[in-house]
Amino acid sequence: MSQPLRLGIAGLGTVGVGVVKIVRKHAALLHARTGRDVVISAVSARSRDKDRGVSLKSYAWEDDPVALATRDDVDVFVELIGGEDGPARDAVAAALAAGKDVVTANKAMLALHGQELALAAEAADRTIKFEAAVAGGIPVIKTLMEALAGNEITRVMGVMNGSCNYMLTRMESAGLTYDQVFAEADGLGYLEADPALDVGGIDAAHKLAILSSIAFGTKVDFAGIELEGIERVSIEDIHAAADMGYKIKLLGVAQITGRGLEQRMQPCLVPDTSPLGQLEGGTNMVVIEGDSIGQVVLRGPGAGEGPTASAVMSDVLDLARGGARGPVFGQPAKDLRTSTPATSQLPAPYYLRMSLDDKPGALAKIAKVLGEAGVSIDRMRQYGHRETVAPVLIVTHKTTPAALGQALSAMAESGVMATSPVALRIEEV
Ligand SMILES: NC(=O)C1=CN([C@@H]2O[C@H](COP(=O)(O)OP(=O)(O)OC[C@H]3O[C@@H](n4cnc5c(N)ncnc54)[C@H](OP(=O)(O)O)[C@@H]3O)[C@@H](O)[C@H]2O)C=CC1
Ligand SMILES: N[C@@H](CCO)C(=O)O
Repeated sequence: MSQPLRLGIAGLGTVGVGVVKIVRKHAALLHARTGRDVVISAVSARSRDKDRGVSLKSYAWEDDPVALATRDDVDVFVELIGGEDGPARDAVAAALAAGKDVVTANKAMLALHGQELALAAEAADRTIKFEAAVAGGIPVIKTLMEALAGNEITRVMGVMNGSCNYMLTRMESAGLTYDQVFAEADGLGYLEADPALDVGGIDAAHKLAILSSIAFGTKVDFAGIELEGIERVSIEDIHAAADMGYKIKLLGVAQITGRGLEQRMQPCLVPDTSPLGQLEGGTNMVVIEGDSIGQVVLRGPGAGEGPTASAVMSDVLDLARGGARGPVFGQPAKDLRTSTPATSQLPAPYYLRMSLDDKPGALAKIAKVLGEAGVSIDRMRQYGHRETVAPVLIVTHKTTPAALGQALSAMAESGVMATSPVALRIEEV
């Protein structure tokens, strides 16, 4: 009879407790699917006495996750503490050095230290598996690494932070301001302890950096991401974008261009009829494009106890079945290329919202400024005047960020702008 696969779980919060519950509830199913028992030997968290709603009595307890990671009765170290450094990283490094495989949901750690940890894992002939780290319950890592392995990946994009998508869709459906929705999301416990991780786009950018590495065979390069959060998205822009047939999403896009690896995480407009445009609430969506497959759209829960634990268990089961100890990012870490970061110079259409002084020739001046910068207008709408100000929306034809920047600078000098214009990229999806 096969030996059981013995887990050591560090971190018993939302995800850790979810994993314990699945191991307990589905013991027979897990055995049937892997041919061996999957058991928990030991656990670790900060507070031993906390009621976590699940019995932990039958597991050994370690205060120190490093001690847990190196126990003789642990085959797989499951890291569910979080944080890019500190106990999570120390314990993962210790587990690998002690010859254990690692399963983690920690996107921050992988985005910042993935290359170094992958090298350590592969030198020790072990692996790190991380299905839960990107888009929670959506099986995007396995899809990229396994199901689409025969494709040259041309673009990966998606909405990968549920809290931001909740906030943006809630602003639109309830007509609330950014500040009102932020307070609501915070009150509901939807935001990370440091909300900047969510609204600043950092959490989503961690996920994009991991996907890029797998998709393009490059070292994880979080620093190379052009990053902007949702803080400056206003209810006025949400309404105006809707009027022009778009939704605003915190969209991550990664693609190889002639200038290098372009990675962006920023608020973008997408057509409201597209799958990304129709994504509501806290749900995530990842779109993968490959030369043979065309486009694949994955949609599902990006967070929460059950969905995230489900993804962690898929990695545990791979290890229980054996033979799943491939390179961490799909290619040996020593062979991953160092990418040249490319800023988004590829032409794209843009949305411009501006308030013009309501005087003769104001609109003509703006049209002239755009024309002189080589920016062509696709659609335009002027709304009823508000006192002495005329609200104007413009959708441009494809233009480069450089040409748009030139036009925006000239607008600032035009003497007809009542307020600074808002410019947002429109992503073709
Ligand atoms: N929550 C989610 O929906 C998702 C989470 N993730 C990732 O999963 C990981 C875990 O997230 P989540 O469960 O939400 O986090 P929680 O904050 O709910 O839980 C963290 C756990 O780590 C424990 N912990 C903290 N510091 C230490 C330490 N020094 N030693 C031992 N244990 C420690 C805490 O102990 P105590 O309980 O005693 O305080 C707690 O049990 C993170 O990397 C997160 O980014 C990924 C996708 C979705
Ligand atoms: N704060 C994250 C949790 C899952 O990574 C989100 O809202 O998507």
